Amino acid sequence: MTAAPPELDGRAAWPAAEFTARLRAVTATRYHDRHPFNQRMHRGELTPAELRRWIAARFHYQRHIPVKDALILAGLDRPEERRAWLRRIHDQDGIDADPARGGGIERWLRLGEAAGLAREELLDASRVPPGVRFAVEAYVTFCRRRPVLDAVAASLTELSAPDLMRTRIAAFERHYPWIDPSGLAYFRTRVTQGARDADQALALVLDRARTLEEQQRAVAALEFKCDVLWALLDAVDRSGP
Ligand SMILES: O=C(O)c1cc(C(=O)O)c2c(n1)C(=O)C(=O)c1cc(C(=O)O)[nH]c1-2
Repeated sequence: MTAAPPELDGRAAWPAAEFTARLRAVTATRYHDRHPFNQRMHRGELTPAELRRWIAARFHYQRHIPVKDALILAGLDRPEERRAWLRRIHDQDGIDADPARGGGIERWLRLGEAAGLAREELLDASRVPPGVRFAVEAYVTFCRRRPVLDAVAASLTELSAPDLMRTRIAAFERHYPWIDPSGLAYFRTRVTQGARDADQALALVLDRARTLEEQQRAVAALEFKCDVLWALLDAVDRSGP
């Protein structure tokens, strides 16, 4: 008798609680808050040049988030899911053309200005290290090519983002007073937006990942995303004095 192929061997999907715990375990152990560069940021050890390099690199990530969210949007076939996901693009790009009410991208440009970076320097991407470009490109391409379940699961790093935002705000206020506090508006907004986005994405993943194979793919997608964020910080860490 030949053994049944793995997908037919009757292995049951994990119960929702176990699946959720496995997803949370990925960010608990592999999220970029543990990266040495991030740890140095929190301890107040970054030079102004390093902090500016990080801001420029992260702007490159940030400006691609609405692009990958548009790719996810195209894969969602239910109106209520599209409506909810569309809000992410509004959050980043702003809901109208009024710069005073700009979205996350505008707030990130203001963070750059508060840290002494001209917005042109962020917009022309001249300060972005090659490794950062590769990491961001990898994330966008993943969301373009993979099933929508994988792309949504990859966004679940945001399960850990609100805690990181709180720590980061405190660290900036304490250790980097040369950055005007008004520049921290981006992070303040993300505490609530990130929590809402993570809840919404988790519900979607729990709903769509019905088989063990789908659940394992979701966990792998989240691991991949942690690698993207880690590689991004590696590149920032190693790309200059
Ligand atoms: O500053 C951060 O550490 C951080 C991390 C992440 C993340 O976990 O990918 C996001 C953000 N910020 C963020 O601001 C953001 O809008 C965002 C969207 C996404 C995503 O994958 O959909 N991640 C993140």
